[in-house]
Amino acid sequence: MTDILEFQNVTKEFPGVKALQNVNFQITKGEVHGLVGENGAGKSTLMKILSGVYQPTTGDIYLEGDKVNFTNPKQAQNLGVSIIHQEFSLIPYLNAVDNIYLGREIRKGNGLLNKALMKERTKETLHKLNAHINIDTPVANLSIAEQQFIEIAKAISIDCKILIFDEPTASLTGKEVEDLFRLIDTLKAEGVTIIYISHHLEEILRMCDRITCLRDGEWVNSKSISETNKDDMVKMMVGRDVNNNFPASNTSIENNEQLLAVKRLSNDYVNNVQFTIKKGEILGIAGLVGSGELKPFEL
Ligand SMILES: Nc1ncnc2c1ncn2[C@@H]1O[C@H](COP(=O)(O)OP(=O)(O)OP(=O)(O)O)[C@@H](O)[C@H]1O
Repeated sequence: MTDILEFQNVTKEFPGVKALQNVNFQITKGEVHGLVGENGAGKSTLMKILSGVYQPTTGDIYLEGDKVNFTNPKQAQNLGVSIIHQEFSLIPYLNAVDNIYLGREIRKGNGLLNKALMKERTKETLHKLNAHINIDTPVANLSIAEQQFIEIAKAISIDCKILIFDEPTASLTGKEVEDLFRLIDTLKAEGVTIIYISHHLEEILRMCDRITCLRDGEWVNSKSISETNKDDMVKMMVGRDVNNNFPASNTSIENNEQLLAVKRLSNDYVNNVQFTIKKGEILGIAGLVGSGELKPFEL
């Protein structure tokens, strides 16, 4: 087992905020490494440093034993480190091929674009990922999951050694999540090292070989998945035992007074929305990105 990556005393300060403080840990070559921590723990900041979006205030990163200091994402990509952000970087009106080769187009000897070769290579990459996607249509016409696959295809077509996923399942349906997990297995089998950020601890337990927990910008622990479980991870994340993730609802509220009733509400975003809220209730509103879940409150 050799380490592909090492963080040494990585600290990142933003004006008034110490986002990371002396973070030290290693990532083993070929593993799926989960990064967990509460909101604001520093996970995204650390991954943005690794992928060249930010530079550390102090501290070092070693990639395959060599100290690296990425000053932009392109440098990181050229050395094999790519990140799939929650917000994709695809150009909506370009198709998969044009997106994947944007800024690094393949040209023929006469300088003209070698569209046929780029198309062929895109097909090969998507085939390797077992993704059946229409590569001729603008990506805006594709589902979120298909767009995510194109982001991944883009990353691995630049010879990716480390691929970082930041909350990859946030906008996916159950079936799409399964497709993504299969794809991650394929990437792992190809020897790609994966860093996986998620708040869904079931996903971490299912997909990861090892985990690292951050809390308030500091490293808490790194351990093998067989040495941890959900309660243990929550304890590391919050720094104490949490016996009640979801306390029983307050059944002592006898007054069932209805505070708000929304009936047959429609506008440009929502259609025939109905709900009521009683005094003392917590109302959960669920849905995929774009379901319009925030819109009723904007009215
Ligand atoms: N560009 C920035 N400017 C100032 N403060 C920032 C910036 N980016 C992050 N922070 C702060 O750094 C700390 C760590 O944030 P970060 O986004 O890395 O946490 P996280 O663990 O990824 O959280 P989440 O799970 O919510 O994404 C937070 O206090 C955050 O407010």
